[in-house]
Amino acid sequence: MPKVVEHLAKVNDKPVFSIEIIPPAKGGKIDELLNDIAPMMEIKPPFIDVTYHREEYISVKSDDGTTKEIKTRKRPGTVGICSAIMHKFDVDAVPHVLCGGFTKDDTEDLLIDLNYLGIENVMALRGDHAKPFSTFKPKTDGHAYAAELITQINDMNHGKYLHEDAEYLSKSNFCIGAAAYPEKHFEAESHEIDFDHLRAKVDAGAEYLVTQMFFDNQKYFDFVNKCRENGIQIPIIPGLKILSTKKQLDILPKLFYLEMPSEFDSAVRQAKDDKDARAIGIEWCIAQCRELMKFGVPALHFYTMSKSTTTMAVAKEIF
Ligand SMILES: NC(=O)C1=CN([C@@H]2O[C@H](COP(=O)(O)OP(=O)(O)OC[C@H]3O[C@@H](n4cnc5c(N)ncnc54)[C@H](O)[C@@H]3O)[C@@H](O)[C@H]2O)C=CC1
Ligand SMILES: Nc1nc(=O)c2c([nH]1)NC[C@@H]1CN(c3ccc(C(=O)N[C@@H](CCC(=O)O)C(=O)O)cc3)CN21
Repeated sequence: MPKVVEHLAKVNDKPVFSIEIIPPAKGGKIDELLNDIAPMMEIKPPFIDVTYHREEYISVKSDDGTTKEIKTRKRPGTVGICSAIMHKFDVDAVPHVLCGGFTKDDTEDLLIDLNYLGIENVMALRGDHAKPFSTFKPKTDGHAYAAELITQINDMNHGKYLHEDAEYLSKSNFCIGAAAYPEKHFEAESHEIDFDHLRAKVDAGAEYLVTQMFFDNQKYFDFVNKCRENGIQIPIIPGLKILSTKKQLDILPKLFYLEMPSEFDSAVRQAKDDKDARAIGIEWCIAQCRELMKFGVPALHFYTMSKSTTTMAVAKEIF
């Protein structure tokens, strides 16, 4: 299976179209998911990221009226979905591998499964905090940061497992992606400190980066220039979200700690309804893509939430 970096290396005049999908809510049908994303296959994404959703802790009422805490995973199925899209669409699946909710042994088991499935691309992420908590907490004997996770994956690529280290152990062959923040990760005390942690991920073996979504291209341009000036030369893929409702104007900055450009903010606020807001969001993203292409980005990566319509409205204008 080709590596993401091999797809990116082949880019000459037009960037790669890549997408990120989320598993259906628990109990959802695989055929519905495949039908939902099928229209985007027209643009032939060479790889598709499949997010991993960590466990959450909720209280449920028992019959006797008492409540108890249960652990549940609202969107399970990442590995199965990877296998399904590989076979259905002949596309490379890039599963997200998280620190959150995993011990190092859990991670090793997952990597072995992915390896046996012939999956050779992973996106190594710390992951968000588990609901209802407000801060990220690693599992006991789990990784606290993505750089540690990347080291474990890179070790397995060199035949080094957690408890065994012998010649006969097969080497995995994962191409490792990692996350990056043009507008700084909200927990980092400063851009400089965040940048040091980013460098640690690259030094640990990350071969390409995917950015947090942004709506102001200048944030991305400044970030890439800073990376190049500081010796980070690996591909940096811009992550794009197409705004599709008025409420997202306030939710997205709050959720992902990003700034909405004032011109975009006022245009969406004046939209008469979500349909209008969506049209503005599509136009804004098309303009972003055109400017990013001129800058020479290797790919345009869309956070689709497994919905095709808005992504296709942009992709048809761009690819
Ligand atoms: N494509 C995607 O799905 C993307 C997902 N994300 C999300 O962003 C969040 C963070 O993910 P990652 O960047 O992988 O996490 P990370 O572990 O690289 O960084 C998380 C935070 O911890 C800090 N940090 C890193 N190493 C540290 C250390 N050794 N000591 C102290 N602080 C350290 C970083 O500066 C950052 O503020 C996750 O929730 C992830 O899901 C972000 C961008 C893209
Ligand atoms: N910290 C963080 N966690 C993530 O899971 C994550 C990132 N960053 N950045 C990259 C992608 C983008 N992700 C997402 C997740 C949700 C929406 C989203 O639009 N959700 C709702 C709006 C918010 C809400 O109502 O909860 C939607 O309208 O679909 C978009 C991108 C997931 N990924």
